[in-house]
Amino acid sequence: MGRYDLSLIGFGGVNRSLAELIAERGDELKAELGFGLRVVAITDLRAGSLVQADGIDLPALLATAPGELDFSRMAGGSTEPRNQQVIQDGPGDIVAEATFTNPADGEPALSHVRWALEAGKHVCTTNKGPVALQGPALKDLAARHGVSFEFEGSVMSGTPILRTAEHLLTGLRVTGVEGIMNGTSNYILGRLEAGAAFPDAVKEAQALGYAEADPTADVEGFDVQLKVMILAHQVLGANLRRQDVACEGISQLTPADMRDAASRGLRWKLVGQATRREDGSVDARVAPAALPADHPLAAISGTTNAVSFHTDLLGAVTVSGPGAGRTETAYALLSDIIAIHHRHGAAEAHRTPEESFRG
Ligand SMILES: NC(=O)C1=CN([C@@H]2O[C@H](COP(=O)(O)OP(=O)(O)OC[C@H]3O[C@@H](n4cnc5c(N)ncnc54)[C@H](OP(=O)(O)O)[C@@H]3O)[C@@H](O)[C@H]2O)C=CC1
Ligand SMILES: N[C@@H](CC=O)C(=O)O
Repeated sequence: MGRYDLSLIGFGGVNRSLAELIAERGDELKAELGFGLRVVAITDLRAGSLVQADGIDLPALLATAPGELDFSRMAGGSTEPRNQQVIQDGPGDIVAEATFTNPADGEPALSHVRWALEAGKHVCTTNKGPVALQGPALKDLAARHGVSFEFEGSVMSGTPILRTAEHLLTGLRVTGVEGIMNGTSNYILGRLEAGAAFPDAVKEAQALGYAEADPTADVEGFDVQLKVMILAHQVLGANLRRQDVACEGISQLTPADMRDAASRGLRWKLVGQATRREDGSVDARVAPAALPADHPLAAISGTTNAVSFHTDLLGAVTVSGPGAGRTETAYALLSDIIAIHHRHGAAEAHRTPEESFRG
């Protein structure tokens, strides 16, 4: 029975939920998947760094409330988030990157991913910045170092939209993709429909763990812009820059707009889309749209997201599921680890607890 040792970079909602999942279901997962999971390093801006090559005692660590964690008080701990050192020289063989998404240049996550791949470590990430802005280059880097770069959670959280596109639409010509790709904005629109004030709805989404560290990215459409870039590359083979994706968010919409739309049988949704034009180029945009009740995306409510692939032989194929949430997104990381195992196999998992991966 093999095992993977994980380094968690950023210990906010998502990576903490991954640690909870491993602590609560580790044995069950081991029996089902055929390999164990151990967390050997964690870094976080506020908590610092913690490296324990024999495995961190997760139940003990998780007993401390998120805001009160201080790794410097623990064996193998320090006050600073020593990301580069932990990623490059630490004992982990898979790096789970879940720091904040930076839509401007992808940093510091982009460097975290590069350091890991260059050090011959697999990466799984829910961070949209590196994937949208440098995805093809990072995939090449991973291939050159014989490791995997997995990012299922970068679009639609734990809902397997990217693996559906990669594995289940083969043989079809996909001409475009459109969908509701941001849980926070869809949640806010629902709350506006119920009469809530915009700032209150944003605060609720933050408290529930759906919103970005800076929710401007959610409400102004930048988060969907990144997701459209990711899908356009995965599905249409297009390498779009942010400026190629016209972007308008939902911040101007009010409860009165919702009531007015409802009176006409419409619902406001934030829709992202990428469509191949006749000349082969791709038209991509993010904008609010008042959709008629019979539109496949009109009934998608709360943090549920949905993406429709437009295909030649099947018409529209629509996948819906959670688009945000700590646990849901932690599952995306687990699904990435499973994909790494399938690709690289038992040869890369520790064969016994005593045998070191790189030893
Ligand atoms: N939550 C969700 O529903 C989803 C999230 N994602 C993506 O997953 C990632 C993580 O999300 P989530 O856990 O919700 O976000 P959080 O803000 O809860 O967690 C991010 C953590 O990373 C820490 N951090 C920031 N910068 C650094 C750094 N340089 N070194 C070490 N740690 C750092 C933050 O510390 P501090 O708080 O002190 O800044 C925080 O603890 C984001 O990129 C997000 O876009 C993707 C899909 C869904
Ligand atoms: N803030 C994002 C999180 C997932 O990507 C969202 O609300 O969809």
